[in-house]
Amino acid sequence: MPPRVILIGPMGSGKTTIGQLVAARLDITFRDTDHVIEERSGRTVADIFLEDGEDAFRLLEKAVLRDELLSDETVLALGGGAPISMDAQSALRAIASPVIYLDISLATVAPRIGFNRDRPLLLHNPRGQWQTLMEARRPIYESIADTVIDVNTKSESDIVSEILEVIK
Ligand SMILES: Nc1ncnc2c1ncn2[C@@H]1O[C@H](COP(=O)(O)OP(=O)(O)O)[C@@H](O)[C@H]1O
Ligand SMILES: O=C(O)C1=C[C@@H](OP(=O)(O)O)[C@@H](O)[C@H](O)C1
Ligand SMILES: [Mg+2]
Repeated sequence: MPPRVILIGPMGSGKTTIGQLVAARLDITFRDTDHVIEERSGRTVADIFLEDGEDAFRLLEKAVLRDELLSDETVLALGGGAPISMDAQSALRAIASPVIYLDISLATVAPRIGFNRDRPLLLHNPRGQWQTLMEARRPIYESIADTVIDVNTKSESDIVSEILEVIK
């Protein structure tokens, strides 16, 4: 059996935060590809990028995603880049779990993604980098998602309620 729900979207859209709240409401396990990568490797995402580079991180992420898509009754939050590879896109289109895209504008996300050691892709010129990634990835997020939730101007609890409504 696959995850109960899968959250995708760009860095700072709230996948990790909202996913934890949804899992608590459903009283099921929360999983996050970044957390699993950190548990397995014993290193932070930032350290993996710094020491081994992005390609090495993506290999770990691919293996973690493959395993987590087999997990039963979890709320699964993906890192922003996890759905982008062709393999990930195919797997996420094929899976029975609802895939929800948390859509957010640069204006809303900007205060969340300032200089931030935890997001190595946004270390320099965070807003410019975020926008460049989003332009490339938005069509992929849209093409994978079963549901798009515009999270701009919404509180965490509003977004949680919308997700619970979508998956009930
Ligand atoms: N609806 C919201 N309103 C205000 N702040 C939020 C909301 N959702 C998430 N945040 C904040 O935005 C930041 C990024 O959230 P996070 O869950 O780490 O995003 P992601 O996992 O998508 O990168 C966190 O500081 C979180 O508290
Ligand atoms: O968008 C990306 O490529 C990334 C997103 C991050 O996760 P969040 O989207 O949870 O911030 C994390 O996986 C890594 O820094 C790379
Ligand atoms: Mg996250």
